[in-house]
Amino acid sequence: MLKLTHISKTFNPGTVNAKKAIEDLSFHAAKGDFITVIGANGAGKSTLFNAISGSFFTDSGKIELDGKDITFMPEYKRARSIGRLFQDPMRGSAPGMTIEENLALAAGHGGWLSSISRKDRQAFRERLSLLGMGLEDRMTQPVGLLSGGQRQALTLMMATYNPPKLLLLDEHTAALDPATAEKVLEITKNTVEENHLTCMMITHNMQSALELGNRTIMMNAGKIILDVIGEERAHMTVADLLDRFKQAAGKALDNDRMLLSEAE
Ligand SMILES: Nc1ncnc2c1ncn2[C@@H]1O[C@H](COP(=O)(O)OP(=O)(O)OP(=O)(O)O)[C@@H](O)[C@H]1O
Repeated sequence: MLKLTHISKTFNPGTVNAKKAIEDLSFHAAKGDFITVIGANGAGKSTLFNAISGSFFTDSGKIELDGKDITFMPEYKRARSIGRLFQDPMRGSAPGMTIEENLALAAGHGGWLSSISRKDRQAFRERLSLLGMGLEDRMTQPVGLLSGGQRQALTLMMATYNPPKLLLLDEHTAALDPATAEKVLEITKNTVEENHLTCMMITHNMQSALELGNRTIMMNAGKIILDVIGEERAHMTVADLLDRFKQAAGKALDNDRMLLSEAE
C-alpha cells in the first residue's frame, strides 16, 4: 500500500545548520498493516510523516501509495487519500463550525447547514454515538466547545469518514490525560479494525506500541533500525524493545518522554 524507496531529506542543506532528518530510508507497508512508530528524540518520525503526506518533497527517492507514484504530488492532493492527526487536538477541525457542519465537510457534502439532509444527520448521529462521548446530542454545538479528547475523537472520525488509503497518527493522544488517551486509543483501534485501514501511529508509549497494531518500527537518526512483526513481536516486552534499540543504535534510547512514560 505504501512503498518508500531510498528517500532522504536534509533541512537547510549546505549551511552550518544542515540537518539530515531522513537518510536513505526504504520501507513497505502492506494493505491493512497497523504500524506503531517509536524512536529517539529527533529521530525523524514526524519528518517521515511529513514526507509521506507531502509537507515537502524529499531530496531523493520515490514514494508510492497504492501503486501510484506520489513523490511529487502536492500535499492537498495527497490529503484525499491520506488522513492525518496531530498531537494538538485543535488541528483538523473547524472550531467555529458545529459538529454536524464539520462532519458534513468531512463527508464531502460541503459545510453548510442547508446542505445537511435528515439522512445525513441520522448517519452522523449513529456514528457519533459509537464514540460513547455523548456527542450525538451536541451536533449543533460549535466544535470549539469540546474537550481535547472529544475533539480528537471527532477529528479521527472526520479523517476516516471516507476511509483513507493511509492514516497517519502523530502522537494523537499525547496531549490528553491518561484516561482520555486510553479512550481515544480504544476508538482508534476500533476505527482502524472496522475500516481495515492501513495506519501508522507515532507514540512515545512503548507499551501501546507493542499492544496496538500488528507491526512496530523503531527509528534512530533518520533511519528505521528495527522492524518487528508477527510471532517475534507478539513475544516482545518493553525491556526487549529497549535492548534491541541499544543493539541496533549502539546507544541507549534517549527519548525522555518514552522513558518517562515507562517510569509512570
Ligand atoms: N523544518 C525543519 N527545519 C529544520 N530542521 C528540522 C525541521 N523539521 C525537523 N527538523 C529536524 O530534523 C530532525 C528530525 O525531527 P523530527 O521532528 O522528525 O523528529 P521526531 O523523531 O519526530 O522527534 P520527537 O520525538 O522529538 O518529536 C530533528 O533534528 C529536527 O530538529
